[in-house]
Amino acid sequence: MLRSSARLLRTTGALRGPKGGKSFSSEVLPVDHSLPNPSWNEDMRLLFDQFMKKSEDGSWKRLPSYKCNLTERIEDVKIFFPDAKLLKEQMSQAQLFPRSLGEGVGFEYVMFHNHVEDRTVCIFQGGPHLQGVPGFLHGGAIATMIDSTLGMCAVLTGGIAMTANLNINFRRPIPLCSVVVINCQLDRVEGRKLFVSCNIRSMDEKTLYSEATSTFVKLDPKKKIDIRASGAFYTNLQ
Ligand SMILES: CCCCCC/C=C\CCCCCCCC(=O)SCCNC(=O)CCNC(=O)[C@H](O)C(C)(C)COP(=O)(O)OP(=O)(O)OC[C@H]1O[C@@H](n2cnc3c(N)ncnc32)[C@H](O)[C@@H]1OP(=O)(O)O
Repeated sequence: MLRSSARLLRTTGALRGPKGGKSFSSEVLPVDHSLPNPSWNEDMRLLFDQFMKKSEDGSWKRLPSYKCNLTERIEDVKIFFPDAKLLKEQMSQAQLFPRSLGEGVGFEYVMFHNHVEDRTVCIFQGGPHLQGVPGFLHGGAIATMIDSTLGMCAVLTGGIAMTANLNINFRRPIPLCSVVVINCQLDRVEGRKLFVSCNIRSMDEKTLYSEATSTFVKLDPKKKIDIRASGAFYTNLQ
């Protein structure tokens, strides 16, 4: 468990440079987007400081976050790809979707993970370019952050996995530019299936905005993802 978490911290860029393996000192440092920036409002900073305080005893860990593309994670996922070289070429422009919008206008967030409790918390400020109904966040933007936080929770506790199923109940609309807290936990593991759930609440915890449950399936190392096909597929190739 701890080993897979350490590996993911490495894959998310915490322990190695953007080309993998090289030390940060020999090249330009990648920007860690889960640290405060001028677009973060007072609420976001307050919650960030609270969780950083909770992290002092080591129970919670802030998860660094980069706009990295898949080539940076290649060491950890290449066993699933029959042609890792082709993957590297095709994915050279790839960026993590929630980090692909400009600072402050899209997804501003920071995640913290608790290895003992198998929980992940995301502090999320949804910017003006995520509008759906006027004044409120788009449901797809909410689903993106739910999937991302549940995904981190599943992967950090279980290893490389993908979302197989995601059920969301949108209970209240989330005001644009407000700060909400996504609380995720691993509920149970059955074979390769990781059952995770979460809720989204307001900062004061009084408003329940959304609830979700999801099944992640750990990838089967016997199956390979073939990106040569026009629609990539994942099957027994060997
Ligand atoms: C290459 C991955 C890199 C990951 C790097 C991670 C790094 C950082 C994490 C960041 C967080 C990101 C979060 C975002 C996550 C996503 O959005 S992923 C994108 C959306 N998901 C997909 O595109 C997945 C598409 N589906 C598949 O590829 C496959 O169906 C599968 C991989 C989900 C499962 O395929 P397979 O391994 O062949 O499983 P099976 O053998 O068929 O089944 C195994 C068990 O799982 C059960 N199951 C399968 N599908 C579902 C489902 N949809 N719902 C519920 N359960 C399902 C199936 O019944 C089997 O159960 P039993 O063992 O029989 O009990």
